[in-house]
Amino acid sequence: MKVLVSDNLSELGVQIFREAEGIEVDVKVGLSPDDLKQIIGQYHGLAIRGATKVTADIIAAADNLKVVGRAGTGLDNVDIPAASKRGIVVMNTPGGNTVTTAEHTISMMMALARNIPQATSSMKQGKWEKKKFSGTELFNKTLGIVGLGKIGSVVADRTMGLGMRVVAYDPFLSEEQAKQMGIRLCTLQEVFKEADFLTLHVPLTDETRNLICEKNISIMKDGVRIVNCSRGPVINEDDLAAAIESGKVAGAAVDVYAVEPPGLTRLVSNDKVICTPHLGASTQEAQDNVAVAVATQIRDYLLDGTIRNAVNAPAVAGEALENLKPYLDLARRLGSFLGQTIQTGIKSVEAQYSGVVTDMELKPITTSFLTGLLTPIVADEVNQVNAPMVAKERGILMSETKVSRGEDFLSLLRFTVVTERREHLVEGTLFGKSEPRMVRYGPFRGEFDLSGNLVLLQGYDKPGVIGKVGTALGAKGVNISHFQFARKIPGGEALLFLNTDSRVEDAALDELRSLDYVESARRLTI
Ligand SMILES: NC(=O)C1=CN([C@@H]2O[C@H](COP(=O)(O)OP(=O)(O)OC[C@H]3O[C@@H](n4cnc5c(N)ncnc54)[C@H](O)[C@@H]3O)[C@@H](O)[C@H]2O)C=CC1
Ligand SMILES: O=C(O)CCC(=O)C(=O)O
Repeated sequence: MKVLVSDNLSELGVQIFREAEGIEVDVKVGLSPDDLKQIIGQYHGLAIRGATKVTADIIAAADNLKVVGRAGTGLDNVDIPAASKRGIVVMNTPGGNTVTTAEHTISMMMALARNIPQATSSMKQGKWEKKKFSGTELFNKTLGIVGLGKIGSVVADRTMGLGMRVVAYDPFLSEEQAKQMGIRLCTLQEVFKEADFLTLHVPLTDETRNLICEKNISIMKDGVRIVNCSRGPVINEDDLAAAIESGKVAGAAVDVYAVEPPGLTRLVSNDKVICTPHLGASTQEAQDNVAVAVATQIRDYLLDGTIRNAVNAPAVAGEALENLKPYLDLARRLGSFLGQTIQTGIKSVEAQYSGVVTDMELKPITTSFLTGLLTPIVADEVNQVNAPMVAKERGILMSETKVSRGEDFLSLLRFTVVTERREHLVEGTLFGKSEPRMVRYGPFRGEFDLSGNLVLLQGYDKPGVIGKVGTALGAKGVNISHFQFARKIPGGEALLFLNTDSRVEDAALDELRSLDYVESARRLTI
């Protein structure tokens, strides 16, 4: 597996790739989009920060790419829909730079309140301008926070310690969660009206783009001070510059810009605006945190398929993931079994779960079944990221239910796939903690081991058939490691399920098909 690190990543992260057996890493920082497009086809993993733009164009050229990992939070530099369509997992590292960015925000707010950058610059010109740079206290002032997520809530916590009154707007947060932080949730309008200082901690979305615009500024307090350490386009820079020039806004502290680097824009040039070059996450601690996290996540996904902090795949972490893994494996095997046996278009897939598995997150299990089911059917790679999308594109109706069934198994997974011709049903369970077994295929019940080379024979329960099958395979040098015989009624329809040590070649299959009472013989590999 080859990984490209295309932005400045702390050495601790690069080291994780270097030490991983099975991973080769290249560090190439500052590539132009054309250069990146030329080479991206060789790589399975891409580790970035904010500078690399992973556009649809780059993704179209990324023939082997499986994962893009952002050492940081914001993913507005990655075309996530384009990546998802190609089954590329997109991950970030939430939390790794939260405290650092919150501290930067507070530093910016304090520097803004006390004109520290302007005073520093004046002194370096040999001046002593005490009156000009007189400031304002934070104590007893109202801080309006838009976006009370990880960074917003650390800012809230620290600023309450400074004696500020905090009001916040976050439509995705419950009153209860805000109350636990000791914060009053308000409408956006109320936050704009009440804030002496306003700080933004939202992701860049259609709703947050241009949030700070002429219209919204007009309802703010005269003399409000605005801090932006989120994303540049959340502010309309010209509208803010105009509001500072008119005196409506007393000043702004800006870390992020509509275009980076911004050059000497109207906003950056304004004396009442203090600015930093997207330094919010730039501390040694934060960079080590996010680099180690992203490298570990990319390594684990490439080497054993573990998905953590993905924004376009069901994410399960820690202990929950460990418990879920055997079920993901079981579901994938059941899907793969059916995907190799059905031969007409699929109309619908129904997933039913019973027993202890229902306490777990079921969506990833259903997706894992789909991955197994669709892989033998569609040409492109299908995985946890794009399987639901591929199913939707093919018009497959999906349903997932929990049922209570008085079965003999601790957990039971039942998948029913309806095709144009008929219904296919499989059930599976775990023996012990992690041994996957199919326990039902259509009307046939048994203990079927879905691994390695398999042969599925359907026919009739007649004396001598098993012996003839063994003899025919033995004559071709094929060793049977395990077999299961299942029938509906004595002498009736029967299923012979064989695990073999080696692949059964076409000639041997033809011979099996020619035996009396054998109706069909199919080779599968799982
Ligand atoms: N300047 C820098 O170096 C850094 C900037 N950032 C930026 O800060 C942003 C926030 O980061 P985190 O707090 O870690 O993310 P987060 O996901 O924990 O928090 C974002 C919050 O915004 C809320 N939100 C979403 N849409 C909203 C809307 N329309 N109005 C109000 N609230 C809304 C969400 O509910 C969530 O609570 C990131 O998206 C990133 O763009 C993050 C790290 C460093
Ligand atoms: O990588 C950086 O320096 C910026 C971090 C950032 O903006 C983010 O994590 O969203």
